[in-house]
Amino acid sequence: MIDPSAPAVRLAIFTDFDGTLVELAETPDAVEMPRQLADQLVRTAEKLESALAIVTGRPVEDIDRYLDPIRLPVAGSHGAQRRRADGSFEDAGAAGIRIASEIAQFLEPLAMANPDLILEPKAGAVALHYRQAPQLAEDCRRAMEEAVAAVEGFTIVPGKMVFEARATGVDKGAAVRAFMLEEPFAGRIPVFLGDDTTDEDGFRAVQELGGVGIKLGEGDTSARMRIADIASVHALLRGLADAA
Ligand SMILES: O=P(O)(O)OC[C@H]1O[C@H](O[C@H]2O[C@H](CO)[C@@H](O)[C@H](O)[C@H]2O)[C@H](O)[C@@H](O)[C@@H]1O
Repeated sequence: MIDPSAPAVRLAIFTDFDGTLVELAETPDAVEMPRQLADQLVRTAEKLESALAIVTGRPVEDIDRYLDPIRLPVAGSHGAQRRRADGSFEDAGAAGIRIASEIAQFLEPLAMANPDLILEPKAGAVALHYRQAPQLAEDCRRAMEEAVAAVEGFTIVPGKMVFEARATGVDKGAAVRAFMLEEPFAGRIPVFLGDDTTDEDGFRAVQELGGVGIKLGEGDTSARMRIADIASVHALLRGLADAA
């Protein structure tokens, strides 16, 4: 029997951005952010006493641009940057920024020679997109491997029609763990929503902390739960706000 006097479960929500909150687009800049989604995120965050963070491969400034003027806690560049709930900011560090920029320089000739490739330098990470030139996937992988081999302490992360490089040990799981040590996340049950291989670190982290990972769509995953599509993610965010 449900005990109506039992304390409510207090959740902390961590969500990926591309492919989870918003539909994928042909290029990183072509993503559409519906106004009602931004409003819903604010409402859910308010109901959860601000325990809602975006954990993404994008730089923090991209998320701010899409959500403007809303400023949520965000882990960006796969966790290389982090804005806490109190607004304070941890950047990628001088070494991470320098090495990511060296990798981007190494990849530049390939991107220049193939205008359908998109080179996306970020603070502490680099992405080389081949969505518009899938036939160049292998060339991108090889170039990224060479670039990463030429520097110290960076790892390749394959994503959706993209190869990315980020500092070894910097990942979405580490970002979630850092948030969970701080207010307003500490002491809550963490939930991580994501669709991609880079979200697996987030799923594992929340599950080790007693929470649950929720994988959007098909594919192998360590997440204990699945959700069908982006519309269902939006419905879940609405439902969480209503229930809180
Ligand atoms: O961790 P996420 O929030 O899922 O971000 C992962 C990467 O997303 C972006 O690239 C992806 O989305 C683009 C727009 O839909 C798409 O064109 C591209 O093919 C996808 O790989 C972003 O550009 C990257 O920086 C993120 O790391």
